[in-house]
Amino acid sequence: MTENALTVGGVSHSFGALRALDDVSLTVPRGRFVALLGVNGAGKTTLFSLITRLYNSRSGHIAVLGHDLRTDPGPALAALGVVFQSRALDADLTVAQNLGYHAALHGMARGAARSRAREVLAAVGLSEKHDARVATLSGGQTRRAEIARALMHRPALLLLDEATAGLDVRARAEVGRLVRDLVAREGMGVLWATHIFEEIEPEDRVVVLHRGRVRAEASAAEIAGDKGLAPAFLDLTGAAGEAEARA
Ligand SMILES: Nc1ncnc2c1ncn2[C@@H]1O[C@H](COP(=O)(O)OP(=O)(O)OP(=O)(O)O)[C@@H](O)[C@H]1O
Repeated sequence: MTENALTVGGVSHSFGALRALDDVSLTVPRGRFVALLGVNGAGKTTLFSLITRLYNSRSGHIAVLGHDLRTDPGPALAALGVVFQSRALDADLTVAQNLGYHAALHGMARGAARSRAREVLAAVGLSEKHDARVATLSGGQTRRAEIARALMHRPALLLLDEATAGLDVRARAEVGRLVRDLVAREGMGVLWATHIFEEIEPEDRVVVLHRGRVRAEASAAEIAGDKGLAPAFLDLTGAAGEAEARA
């Protein structure tokens, strides 16, 4: 079986005259946390929309766990878990009901879904919120519930698009730590889109995306060199990046 949870090769995407992605290639190995680092408008969400097939990629190829999205979409999408920027849970239902609904969409049997729900809620530290209505959760708890939902069907690849948006510094650090623990425990590949340098650890693999192009793909420590990640990022992305960066 392939070692890569995700392979993106030569993918481009345009909105009219705007080239949002230009010949993008990257990989997310299984069991690795990969940060997709880019300022607003870099193309992160567009890339996620192609990987989840919200948009169709007309050039290049995308494979999840070796399954090509175009020719083998069923197994590719089944191996994918997603936490989008926008809220995905039904606030009027309980956490367990939300997880059960997601499991049903993925064809999981009810008994298996119930025990998996307890497992993933324990993994994200939300066991006591099993029967709580989502509307009663804090922002950080809601994010953790969304991550639990995305994990229900045991994805090999987890995509998180600015998963810490709207969270305070402490909750942000907690969510980051949680996802790294899950990588170690469940062995999935993670692609974590962010524009916040502080969310990146030296051992993380980092893909720097700017104006739709990959500017670097290496460990954070390698990219940072002696100068630190933020200055190295500004060198790679130029003055335009400096004006937009919101570290
Ligand atoms: N549906 C769309 N129609 C037209 N242009 C779009 C559309 N979606 C994105 N774009 C443009 O494509 C480029 C990439 O946008 P994208 O949302 O992928 O960036 P991003 O890195 O996710 O930014 P952010 O951090 O703000 O979410 C931007 O210039 C954006 O204005």
